[in-house]
Amino acid sequence: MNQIEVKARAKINISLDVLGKRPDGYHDVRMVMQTLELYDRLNFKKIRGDKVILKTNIPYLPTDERNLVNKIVGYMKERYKIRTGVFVRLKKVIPVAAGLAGGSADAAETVKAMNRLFHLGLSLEEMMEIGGRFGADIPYCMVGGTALAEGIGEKITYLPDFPECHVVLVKPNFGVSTAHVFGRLDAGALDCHPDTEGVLEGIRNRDLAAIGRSMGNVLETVTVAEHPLLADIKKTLLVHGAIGALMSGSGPSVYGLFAEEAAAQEAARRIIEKKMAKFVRTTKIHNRKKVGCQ
Ligand SMILES: C[C@](O)(CO)[C@H](O)COP(=O)(O)OP(=O)(O)OC[C@H]1O[C@@H](n2ccc(N)nc2=O)[C@H](O)[C@@H]1O
Ligand SMILES: Nc1ncnc2c1ncn2[C@@H]1O[C@H](COP(=O)(O)OP(=O)(O)OP(=O)(O)O)[C@@H](O)[C@H]1O
Repeated sequence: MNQIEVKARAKINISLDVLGKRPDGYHDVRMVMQTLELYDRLNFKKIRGDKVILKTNIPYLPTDERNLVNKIVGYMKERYKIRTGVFVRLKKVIPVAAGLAGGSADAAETVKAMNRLFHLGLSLEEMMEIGGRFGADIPYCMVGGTALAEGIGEKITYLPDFPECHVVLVKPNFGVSTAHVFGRLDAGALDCHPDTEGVLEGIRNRDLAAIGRSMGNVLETVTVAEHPLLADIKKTLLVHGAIGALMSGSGPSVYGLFAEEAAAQEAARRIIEKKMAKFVRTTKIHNRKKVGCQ
């Protein structure tokens, strides 16, 4: 096998709680994560020589070691003494710096692709350990589906599948730095907590309305305060029938959950009409494939 093509899926946070700051500057979190059907596409190819070459469709995205894909291929080549060159074509669809873990998803798939391409025989745990060195969201992205993420995000507990629904995803026309948002959170109150238990109960009961009532993201206290447009987008989604609407990660992406596709499309249409964002997509949640029914 000289070539592999993979999909790297976006995630949303259904619940995001920050429990406290750790001595290393990172934060202990408790998050309910969910993958979406929206994905980047990556193609890995063995090439002659010893170089790592990355090409992408986004002109402003770095393709050298600042890109997680390039960085991880380089790291794994060195760690496993791989003397073959690797060419990667990355087709980005997931918006960058959006709170959708686009870079983390690419990174997770890169670790898995290198494992397959070079027959490294790594276990999932070993790959999650490697991913975790490069970002807190990467271990989750390696398993995807519906999961609870704790620690700094690396302790993963699988959850039952999320109920079927439609998602309207809105990425306003600016990016947000995750480090900045966590930094601002420290200066404010850490005593505000979303109802993660309610979300977990809603997932167990496959009750979208209960999930909608309980979903929450403590990082909204920072990002929505800095960008009131996000509150307007959430309101528009809710007015047009969203069962729940929330910011994902540190933002600025906001999403709405809908039971009916027609309502989702109408809400998306309204947001485009109001020129609230250029990136507006209707998509669906994507549950983890069960072994034996790929
Ligand atoms: C906000 C979320 O996207 C929610 O899923 C994640 O917690 C962030 O995950 P990520 O982007 O993979 O984060 P990293 O690249 O590891 O860290 C970026 C920055 O976010 C802050 N950070 C991140 C995760 C965490 N548990 N505590 C933190 O304080 C740190 O300042 C860090 O320098
Ligand atoms: N493959 C990649 N795709 C996107 N961004 C990347 C990639 N590699 C490195 N980056 C850098 O990472 C930064 C964050 O991008 P990313 O799209 O992963 O953010 P995010 O969606 O907010 O992630 P998260 O939700 O995990 O915090 C960008 O500034 C970008 O330059």
